Amino acid sequence: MSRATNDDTTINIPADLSVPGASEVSAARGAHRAVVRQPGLAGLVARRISAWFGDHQVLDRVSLTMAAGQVTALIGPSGCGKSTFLRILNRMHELVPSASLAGEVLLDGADIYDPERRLTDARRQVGMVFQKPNPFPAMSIYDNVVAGLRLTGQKASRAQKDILVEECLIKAGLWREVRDRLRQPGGALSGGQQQRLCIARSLAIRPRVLLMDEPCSALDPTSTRVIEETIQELVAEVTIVIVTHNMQQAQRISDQCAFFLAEQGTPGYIVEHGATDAMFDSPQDPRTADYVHGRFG
Ligand SMILES: Nc1ncnc2c1ncn2[C@@H]1O[C@H](COP(=O)(O)OP(=O)(O)OP(=O)(O)O)[C@@H](O)[C@H]1O
Repeated sequence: MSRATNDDTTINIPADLSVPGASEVSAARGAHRAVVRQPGLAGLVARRISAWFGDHQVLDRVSLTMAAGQVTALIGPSGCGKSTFLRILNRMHELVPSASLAGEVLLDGADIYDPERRLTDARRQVGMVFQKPNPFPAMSIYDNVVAGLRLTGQKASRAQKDILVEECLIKAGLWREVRDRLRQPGGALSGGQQQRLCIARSLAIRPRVLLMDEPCSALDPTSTRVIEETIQELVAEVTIVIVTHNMQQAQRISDQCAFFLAEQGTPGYIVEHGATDAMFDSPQDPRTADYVHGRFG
C-alpha cells in the first residue's frame, strides 16, 4: 500500500523536537501525582517498508519486529537507510516534501499510518532523540522538560510539573547535576547533559517507544557511558530503537540487532537480524560477520 506524503498537515511541532508519549491525564490519582500515566510497554512491527526520496528508492521491503521492553540496534554502513527507517517509525519521513513510503508500522498492533489516526498521536507515542542534542537553548532546564506537554495540549499544575521534571531528570540520569539550577538555560549545559535533557524532555510525555539516532556520536566517552546506562534503565518502561555506528555500543546495550546494507546503488534492506550475541558471535551471513568485525563500513 502506498502512502501519500504530507497526508496530515495538522502537525505544527518543530521537526526536531521529540514529542512522544501516551496522553492519559491521571487526574484520578490526585493533583500531586504524575501528570501523565505511564503506559504499558509496546512493541513496534515494521512490515515491508519501502521508502523513496523522489524516485530514488532507499529502502526495499524492510520488515522488522522491535520487541517491547528491549533495545533494538540498527547497524550498517553509511547511507544504507537506517535513519530513514527510524524516521518512518514515527512518521517523520513524511516531513521531507519529496518523501514517500509503502508498508505498515504497527505500534502495539495498530498501524500508525492508519488514515483515521492523527499524526500527532504517532509522534507522541513514538519519541525521538537525535544525533545532535537539541534542547531549546534559551529556555530553562525545567521548561525544556515540560515543553512537550504544552505542545501536545496537556495541562498540568505547578505541583504536577515539579514532580514530572524531577522524575524525568532522574530517569535521564541528570537530576543530581541540575537539581540546584533548574531555572538556568538548557543551552548552558555540556553536550552530554544537553542530550540527557533531551531524553528527559522526551520522557515527559510518556513515550511507548523511544527512537535514538546515534545519540552519543557527538559525545565524549564518559557522557556516552552515562547515556548507555540511562538507556539500559529506561528500557524497563519504554521500548528503544537505536541507530549506532559503534559496534561496541551495540553489543553493550542492545538485545536485538538488525544489519542494514545497500549494495551498489540498490535500496537498503536487512541482511540479517536477531539476538545481539548471536549477531556478533555467530552471524549467519558472511557480510554481517565482516561488518560487525570491522572489515568494512
Ligand atoms: N532528505 C533527503 N533527501 C534526499 N535523499 C535523502 C534524504 N535523506 C536521506 N537521503 C538518502 O537516503 C539514503 C539513505 O540515507 P540514510 O540517512 O537513511 O542512511 P543511513 O544508513 O542512516 O546513513 P548514515 O549512517 O550515514 O547516517 C541515502 O542515499 C541518502 O542520500
